[in-house]
Amino acid sequence: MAQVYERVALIGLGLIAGSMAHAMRRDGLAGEITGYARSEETRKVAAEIGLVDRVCDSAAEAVKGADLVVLCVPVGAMGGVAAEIAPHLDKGATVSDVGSVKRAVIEAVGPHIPDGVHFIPAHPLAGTEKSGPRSGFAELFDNRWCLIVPVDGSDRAAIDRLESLWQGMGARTDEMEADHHDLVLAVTSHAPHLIAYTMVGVADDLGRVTDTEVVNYSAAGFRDFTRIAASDPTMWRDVFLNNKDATLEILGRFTEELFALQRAIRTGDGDHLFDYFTRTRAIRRGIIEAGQDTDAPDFGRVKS
Ligand SMILES: NC(=O)c1ccc[n+]([C@@H]2O[C@H](COP(=O)([O-])OP(=O)(O)OC[C@H]3O[C@@H](n4cnc5c(N)ncnc54)[C@H](O)[C@@H]3O)[C@@H](O)[C@H]2O)c1
Ligand SMILES: O=C(O)C(=O)C[C@]1(C(=O)O)C=C[C@@H](O)C=C1
Repeated sequence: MAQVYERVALIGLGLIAGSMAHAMRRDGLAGEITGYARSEETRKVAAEIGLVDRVCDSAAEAVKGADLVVLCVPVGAMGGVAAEIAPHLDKGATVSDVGSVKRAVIEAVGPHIPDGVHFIPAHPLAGTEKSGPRSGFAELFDNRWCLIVPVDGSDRAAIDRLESLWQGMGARTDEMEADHHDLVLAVTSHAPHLIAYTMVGVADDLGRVTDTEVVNYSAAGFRDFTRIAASDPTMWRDVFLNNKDATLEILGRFTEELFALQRAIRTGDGDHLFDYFTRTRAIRRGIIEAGQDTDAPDFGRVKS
């Protein structure tokens, strides 16, 4: 695929920025990639491994001359970074982000974006439990969705250009309104993470089952929970603090259903359990039939 942007600046050099850098290089999507991270150690590692073409000592320097700036920092840090880079943005440039929450990011970043600069929030639905400059890889976005969340007055040509970049990096793109995005993600990502964190915490607290037993005899489902519960604490603290309403709504419903299942177990209501599990199995089958099971061995990359 041809070059989409001349100069891309990545602010924050962790899993997502690193994967973007690898994917952009794989397909020659950016002329030059600059990068900045707050931590000196991260900048040092990024420079050592050649993660981007130029690691800069300030966010201001990184965004100078960039036609695309992508904020790849924890959700709670987005507003501060936007304020820092605002005076140094070129007219006609696009500022985007990859934050897991959209309404709070739009509210924190939007007011800092100068006239003549496009602001187009985005969220790639792909990740791992790893973080930091060494954790990225080019294939992370292959065949995964990237949701584009245009704000009022977003320029169509600028949106299309950003979508081309994500498609070039292997993703499928779709557009969604910010509040709806936050509700959908509360169901599909944020509440499940909290449940995984809780289950692993319960196992850790249970005096009658030793840590060694948990490690040695963990069944596949629990092992998946531990992978998710190993995710970055800063990132996930910020997700929950910034998607409060939607997450609390979904957790409220979760608690109600959990109580109903708990009651069915206590009262021996096998029909309730059987019907419930039949319904949930259909969801899994729907995901597979829709070709969305990215863990399946034949889930190859579809080039757009
Ligand atoms: N990890 C995932 O699964 C995943 C998936 C999709 C989207 N996201 C979102 O992407 C963003 C980045 O997540 P990640 O997984 O790449 O995290 P990460 O921890 O791997 O990287 C974050 C980077 O941001 C830097 N940073 C933190 N505060 C900063 C600041 N104030 N100024 C400059 N740099 C700063 C850190 O030094 C680090 O380089 C988050 O907003 C997260 O919600 C994460
Ligand atoms: O696979 C994982 O480790 C993830 O948690 C990735 C995951 C998800 O919930 O699917 C996590 C947060 C995001 O914002 C997007 C993707």
